[in-house]
Amino acid sequence: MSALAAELAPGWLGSPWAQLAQDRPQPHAGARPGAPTYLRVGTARPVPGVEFPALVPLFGVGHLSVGADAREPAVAALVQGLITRALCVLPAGALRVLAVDGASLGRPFAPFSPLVPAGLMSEPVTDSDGFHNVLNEAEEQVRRFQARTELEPDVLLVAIAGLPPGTGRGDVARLAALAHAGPAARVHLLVAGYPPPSASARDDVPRLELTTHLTLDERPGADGVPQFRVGDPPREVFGASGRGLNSPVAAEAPPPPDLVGELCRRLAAQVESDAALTFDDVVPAELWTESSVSGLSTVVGRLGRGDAVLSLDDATPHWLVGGRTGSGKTVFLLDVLYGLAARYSPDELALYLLDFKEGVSFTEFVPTEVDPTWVPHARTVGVESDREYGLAVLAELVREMNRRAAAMKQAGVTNLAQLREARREAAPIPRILTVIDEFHVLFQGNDKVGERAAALLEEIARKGRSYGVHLILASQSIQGIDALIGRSSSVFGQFGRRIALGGGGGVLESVNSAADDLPIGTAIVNDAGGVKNANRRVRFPDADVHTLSLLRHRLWSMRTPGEKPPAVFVGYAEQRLEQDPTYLRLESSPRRRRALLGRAVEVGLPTAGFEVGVNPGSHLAVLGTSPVGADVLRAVALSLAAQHEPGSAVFLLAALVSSADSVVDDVEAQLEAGGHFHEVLDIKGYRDAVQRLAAGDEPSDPVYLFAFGADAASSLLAQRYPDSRREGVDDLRAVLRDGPGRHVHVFGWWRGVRRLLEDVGSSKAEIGNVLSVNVRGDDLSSLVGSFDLKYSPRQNRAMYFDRDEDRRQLVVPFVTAGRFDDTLD
Ligand SMILES: Nc1ncnc2c1ncn2[C@@H]1O[C@H](COP(=O)(O)OP(=O)(O)OP(=O)(O)O)[C@@H](O)[C@H]1O
Repeated sequence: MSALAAELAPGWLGSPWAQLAQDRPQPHAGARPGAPTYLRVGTARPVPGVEFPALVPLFGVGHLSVGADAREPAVAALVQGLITRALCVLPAGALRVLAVDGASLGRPFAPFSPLVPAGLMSEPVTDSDGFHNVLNEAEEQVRRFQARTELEPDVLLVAIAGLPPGTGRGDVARLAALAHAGPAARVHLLVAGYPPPSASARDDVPRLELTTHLTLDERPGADGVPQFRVGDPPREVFGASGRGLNSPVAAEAPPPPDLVGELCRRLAAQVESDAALTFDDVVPAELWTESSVSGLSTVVGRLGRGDAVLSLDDATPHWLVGGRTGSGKTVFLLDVLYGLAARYSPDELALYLLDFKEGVSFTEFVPTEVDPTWVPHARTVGVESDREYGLAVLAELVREMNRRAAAMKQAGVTNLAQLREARREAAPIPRILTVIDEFHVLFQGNDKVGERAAALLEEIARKGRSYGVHLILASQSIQGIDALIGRSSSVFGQFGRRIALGGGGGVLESVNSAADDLPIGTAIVNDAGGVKNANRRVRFPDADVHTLSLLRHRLWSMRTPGEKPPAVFVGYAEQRLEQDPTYLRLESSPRRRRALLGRAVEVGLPTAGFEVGVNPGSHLAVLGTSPVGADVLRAVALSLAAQHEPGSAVFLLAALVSSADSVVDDVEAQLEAGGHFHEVLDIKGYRDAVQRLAAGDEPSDPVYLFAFGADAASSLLAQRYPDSRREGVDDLRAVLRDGPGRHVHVFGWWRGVRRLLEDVGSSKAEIGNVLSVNVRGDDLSSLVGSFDLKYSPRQNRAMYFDRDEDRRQLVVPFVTAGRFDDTLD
């Protein structure tokens, strides 16, 4: 019998510990995953003085259960012994242990703890929530196997040292189902304390199929060593009686802790070095082969020895990612995004990318001067975005969900898959993934923008899964996330999947410290809202610029010809009139004329401006000390000039302050070159022009009066004319009132609100358009009244007020080169 046992279970499978302790544990020896494997459970002693190893089959065959739980030392030793033998004989990393211990708080698993960070064993769970997660994970492996998405999985050993309190019938039924279906998918059970002692579960406790059952004798053998009875193994019998092995089996001592410790450390080290990861590992050889009908899935790196596959689907529609700065968050997001972009074509996946921090996160997706390629899935990319831009993107997503909802109703279908089927011939309906890096910035300030952002995010988080709209929110700021989780837990309730990189424990439960000292390149993935027992540790590769760029070129070359690049918003970029698509398309005699001011901070950066026509109020006041004020008047002048045949309008340029001189010269030169009527006025000329325009009959052609530094003429306008009782301001007010009807328009840059009010008095209501470059919201209230004016000036931004439509809009003003820093002057 001993000779047979040595053949069936050589070395670490069957030798006693005393013999093995001489060897250094050598992982990798012996068994093949999937093949039948026999393991020693103790020493059979049929009659005094006769003994041989007692072996039972486990991997490749079935399961093992023991009547008593691991509070019995012999049972604890058995659990430890079997795990140790299994770890030693299967290839390094080919075995993962899911540890459950409702009996002794995980003590039998303690010597194996070095396996946990390497992903080879889960942190032991002790309660029924944790147990459910374990069952979920084991069932998931069976499902993947049955769906043929994973044919050669790693061996999964569900090691239960005792069922947790509260284990109910449903749980036991799930265990029984796993016993039935597990072995084919390499899921094996080692269950101590089965059947469970609790009365409720004991009623018709199902038998575990394919299981060798051991019972612990009440009394030890004559030498005091506890003894087991071993039932018949699956599909085999020990003897004709069918009552199991006809011999008591003396329990083994536990494996020596040093041996176990060393084995586990070696395994962990070997697994991590075997699995050196590069970016190429997360990219499939063939691009764009997947369908996103039921969700998005990509390899982000490794989990133990296997691929770490993460999905955005009905079960985990949105992810919350945390990590301190420098923890590799950007790299992780690049792995995910490029991994997805490589698997799904732009018909299957569209990307909306938003970044609120100073940095380069998403520049890899957009064309630059050096590299004109882009990732064809990217629809909008915001780099160093404004919160208002973020809001606009969220609003756009909600609109898209509404469009999809309407389309579903119209097509009479109830889900995205059916809609895609029904609309096969029409434009594709890709899943939309929105990634917001440093999303907490959206909520800073506790103002209207933050409130609205929270409401929109909540709506997307709640309804997104039904319409194929997914969110990945990333943040480095634990406080930010904390505050939010506190404030709007309903939002984060939708984010069951938490991913924590180093220092990103804010996305996990507060008692879950797994992310506190994670090395770079690793992350905790937790699909149970961050609870302690659901941690999985994955490793992700570094994304080097060269490899990324090769992949981007490949993806770009596969795009549909003529496809537009993504709408890019770069927060710090200056905007030039000369590069504005709307400006470039202006016609010389349009039906309506528009004055262009800048680009609105909205999706697609639409050109901001207003109509210049006979409607009352068709004037503009630009406010603030910044010389950007002059630039904006320049943009208005040149955009209007582009909408006139030469000689069909008169441009009056009042150069009233020296800081605007160079801009006035430039405008003059361009009007000259374009053959437009124009005149440059000094301060007196300005007053005369105002007087003339107020008195004049209807001029045949439009007259545009530009006042560069209008406040400089305030005192002069306040004086009476030498030969009349009227003052200049009376005429200015008359022009504001009656001008538009006669095609006379005033575009003035006042450096302060007070001067403007002195100039225009009650005619302030006649100025329909106001652009504040660097005047605070409070100071504007006397001019624009009812608006919510919590606005403080920002570099490279201006706030436009359209008083007719009672609307305000944040814009990036058109400036001349190099003005960036001047906005706040
Ligand atoms: N898997 C990895 N293996 C090796 N190095 C990595 C890995 N992931 C990231 N790094 C390196 O770590 C550094 C920081 O990464 P990354 O820029 O992604 O951090 P971050 O969390 O986005 O930081 P920040 O928020 O400050 O931008 C980079 O130099 C990157 O190359």
